[in-house]
Formats: sequence, C-alpha cells, structure tokens
Amino acid sequence: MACQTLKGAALLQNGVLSKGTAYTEQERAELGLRGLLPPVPSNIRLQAEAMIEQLRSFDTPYQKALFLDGLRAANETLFFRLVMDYVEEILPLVYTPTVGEVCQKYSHLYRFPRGLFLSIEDKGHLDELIANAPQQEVDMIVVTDGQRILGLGDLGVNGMGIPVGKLGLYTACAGVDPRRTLPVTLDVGTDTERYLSDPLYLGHKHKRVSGKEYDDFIEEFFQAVHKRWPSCVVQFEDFGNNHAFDLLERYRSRYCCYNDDIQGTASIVVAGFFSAMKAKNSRLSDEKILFLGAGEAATGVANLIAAAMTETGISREDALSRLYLFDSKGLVTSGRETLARHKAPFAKDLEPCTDFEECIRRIRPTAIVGLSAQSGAFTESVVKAMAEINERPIIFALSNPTSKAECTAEQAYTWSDGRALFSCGSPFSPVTYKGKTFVPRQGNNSYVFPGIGLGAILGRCKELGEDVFLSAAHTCADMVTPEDLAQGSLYPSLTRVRDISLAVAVNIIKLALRNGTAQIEQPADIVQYVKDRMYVPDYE
Ligand SMILES: NC(=O)C1=CN([C@@H]2O[C@H](COP(=O)(O)OP(=O)(O)OC[C@H]3O[C@@H](n4cnc5c(N)ncnc54)[C@H](O)[C@@H]3O)[C@@H](O)[C@H]2O)C=CC1
Ligand SMILES: CC(=O)C(=O)O
Ligand SMILES: [Mg+2]
Repeated sequence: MACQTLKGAALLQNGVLSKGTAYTEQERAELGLRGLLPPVPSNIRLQAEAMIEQLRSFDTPYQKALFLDGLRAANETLFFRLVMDYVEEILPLVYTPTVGEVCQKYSHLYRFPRGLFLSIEDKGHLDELIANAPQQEVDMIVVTDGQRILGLGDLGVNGMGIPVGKLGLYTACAGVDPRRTLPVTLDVGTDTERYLSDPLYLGHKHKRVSGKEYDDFIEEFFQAVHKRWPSCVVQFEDFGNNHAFDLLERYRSRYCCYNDDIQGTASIVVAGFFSAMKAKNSRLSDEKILFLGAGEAATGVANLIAAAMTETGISREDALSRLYLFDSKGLVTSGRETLARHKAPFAKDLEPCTDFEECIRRIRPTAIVGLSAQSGAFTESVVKAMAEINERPIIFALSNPTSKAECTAEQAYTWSDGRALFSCGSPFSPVTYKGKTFVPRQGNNSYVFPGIGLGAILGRCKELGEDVFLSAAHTCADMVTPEDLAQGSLYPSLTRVRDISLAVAVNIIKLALRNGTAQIEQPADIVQYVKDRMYVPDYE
C-alpha cells in the first residue's frame, strides 16, 4: 500500500492515491502540488465526463481497453468511478469479450506492474515474493495458472488479464476495496507453441509442469498467502480441468476459497433457469437439460441444477436422470471405457451418440446449455430442432469470449421464430425480430461472484458450500422484474449490479451466521453492515 504521506510529484505519480486535477487549492498548497497541475481544480464528476469523451473517441474495443488500463494506472479512483457510472458500456471492455484479446496480446502490450507473478522456479521462496506485494492487507485473491483462459486455451502468464479483470469487477460491481485485492498468476509454463517461440513472451519458456511438483507449488502458495493474510478469500479462475476439480476438493474446507468457473457459473446459470421457469410458467424439476460441454462449467452447473431440483421435492437420482452431458466424444454414456469423476454422475445408460442434433431428437430436451467453447455449435438445425420440440426452448450459449459462443442472440431468436429463452456468456446487443425487441442478458458469473466474494469477506466465512451458490442464484433471480422477462431478459439490468451484489452478500452472511461458518458477531443490521463497508470511488 502506498504511503499516505506522499507529496508533490510522487503523489501525482501514485495511481492509487492520486486525484489528478481534482486537488483543491488548499490541498495543492499543503501537498506541494502548486504548479504541477493545470491551474483550475476539477472534480471527479467533471473528470469522468472528460474520460468518457476520451474513451468514446477510440475506434475499437481493444484501443478502449488500453486507454482504460492507462487511466487505471494514473488514477484508480477515477477508473472505478467511470466503470461504475458507465457499467454497461465499460464492462465489455475490462471483461469479456475484450479481456480475451488483451490476454492474448498481454506480453506485447505490458506496461504497468499489476498483481503478483509466482513462478514454479520460485518454489521454496514464495514467502519472500508474497512479502513483496505492496498491499498491507489482502481480503481477496483471484489466482490463475493461465491454462484455460475463457475459451481461448492455454495462455500461460498472458492470462494475468483475467485475475486483474475479475478483481476489477469485485470492486466496481460489489465495492470490494481495490487496495485490498491481489491478482495472482502462477507461471508453471505453457504448452502453447506460439508463446514458447515468441521472443516477447514474458513467462518462462517451458512446457507446463504438473504432478507432484505442481501440487507442492500450489500447497506452498496457499500456505504462504495465509501466513501473511490469514483470512484472505481465494478464487480459482481459469485453471485447466485436469487440476481445477482436484484443487477445489483439496482446499475447499481448509481455506475460504472457491472456483468461479465451477461454482460461480453454476450459480448464475441456475438463476437463469429460475427466471426461465417464471417466463414459461413451469417447474425446474420438469426440465430436461442437455449440456454441450462436460467440463468445469457444465458439470458445475449440472450439479447445482440437481440441487435446485431437489429443493422442489424430487430426489437427487431423479434430478440427475434429467441432466445429460455431451462432450468432445459425444453423449456421455455409462458404457464409456473411461469416465472422468466429474462426469460420472450424469452418464446415461444409452447408446453412444456423436451427433448433437441427433441427441436432441432422441432425448427431446427442454433446454440446451453451451459451455464447450465451440463457436457456432448451435447451428440453425439444432435451434430449429429445439423449437420443434418446445414451445419455449431454453437456449443458453454461454461460452466466452463472443468468438466462442455456440450461437448469437440474433440466431437464437430468429431460428426459433422468437420463442427462445436465451442467454449468453458475453454480451449481445438487443435483437428486433418481427417487431419485437429482445434484450438478451449475460448468463455470466460476473453477476454473482462479486457479491459472493463480498459476503465471504465481510462474513469472514470459513468455507463456501453449495448452499452459498444456490442462495446467490435465488437472490439474483428474485431481482428479475416482469418487465425484464417481458423483453426476454433472464437477468436483471447490469446497471443494478451493485444492488444485486449487496443482496447476494447480505444473504450469504445470513446463511453463514445460521450455519455457523461466519466468524463475525451478528451485526444489528446486516444490510447496513455491508453497505458501510462497500468501497465507493470518491476522493477522500
Ligand atoms: N458464462 C460464464 O459465466 C462462463 C462461461 N465459461 C465458458 O465455458 C467454456 C468452457 O469452460 P470450462 O467448462 O471451464 O472448460 P473445460 O475445458 O473444463 O470444458 C470444456 C468442455 O467442452 C467439451 N468440448 C470440447 N470440444 C467439444 C465439441 N466439439 N463438442 C462438444 N463438447 C466439446 C470438452 O470435452 C469439455 O468437456 C469456455 O468457453 C468458458 O469461457 C466458463 C465459465 C463461466
Ligand atoms: C466467465 C468465465 O469465468 C469464463 O468464461 O471463464
Ligand atoms: Mg473463468
């Protein structure tokens, strides 16, 4: 953390503390700033007006993202003010889809130090590296090893854009204090040849390390982090599924941690199903859901849907029987020679089938959920098949970034003759079809993870169980209005994301107080307790 007594040019160069042109005459005199700034003091509102004008002058999302990155380095408070005030416009620039492009080019565009890089070469010394982090206190870490960044594959250390982007959302969307967050990238190598042969690539150039050496490294990371910041919440992000499930299993009850791709995604997709049930006036336990993809996200969602179905009174066995997975080898059936542990509960005693559309015709699902990173996999005939079987087919194309979406919003609405209940992982613009305007919203974990993190921090939760993610799903779905549903939106407007996060956090703290996982005294007024602790980007 930067020293609060900085003065003069050093203060202006400190992006965390600087107010830029907003220092008053008196502050300028006291802090040795006279002459170092244009003469007339501005304020955060006028600064934001100037910055949005600047932002809009750039042609491409990528250029805009770079501009925002520079703004953040110069004046973090103003950056967050801008993100909060123009959340719908700016989220796609600091998060999916643009963050994907930023990650892919990260080594070529690197300008500002942000976050902590821990390499497998540093094994045995992580304490020392973690001691170098400037933050005195850290409440929230987002950590990646860069193996599966969005649907873009192994990006190695270039994946740092994701923890930075996600933590930016913790602050903008939920008011987690940015000075108490830390993005971490673990450099365990990369298997991506173009990076291994790129002279500008900033990670170590060797293949990924795995096995015991990898496991020991992660163990050392957890111990070193919690030695310095004992109650820090850790979010796993974009690990490959060869590690993600095991790591979650190993650490979920030892430390307050969660995997956003498995659990956060589950929460938001279940929220989408709750809304879809309202829109078509039916019960979740009557749904039959076919997933395209059977990885972290899809099986995480399937597990939480099973839990949500059992809330309606059916058994887990019945719930599982309504959930089908289709992966790169086809329908997940019990006859397969080998079956990963996370897929096994959903394997069906059916003939193998490698054609997705054929599976739809055989299984007759009410919903298809794309979490496969297979661009265009929901073809016209797939969507039409769903629309033939269902009056209101549920079609969720959730893969990120936009280039990996299973179909576009326009395709889903057009091919289903305007009957699809649609959501997408990355944003799509409203679609007008036969005179009706549909407003698709994002089935993206970004609606819930900021509030889940805030609740975990403020409740000082020991662990985050399935009930936390189900609670967040209910909270988010409860905030969807009849007006939202009427325009085809299964999620609330992003402009309400701070309220959603507040409600998610409050409900998680209540839950944790009830089940004994909270390590705080019961606050007299939980809403006020949370509100009072949400960071607001204004100058002190
Ligand atoms: N909307 C959201 O909030 C989220 C979206 N995602 C997106 O979901 C996608 C997958 O992420 P993970 O599950 O973490 O990855 P993963 O690597 O764990 O799983 C990918 C799955 O897709 C399957 N697959 C690959 N090719 C296929 C094909 N041709 N046909 C059918 N299935 C195929 C694989 O077999 C695997 O089961 C990514 O694009 C990611 O960006 C992930 C997390 C959250
Ligand atoms: C949204 C997200 O976490 C992903 O696409 O990986
Ligand atoms: Mg992710």
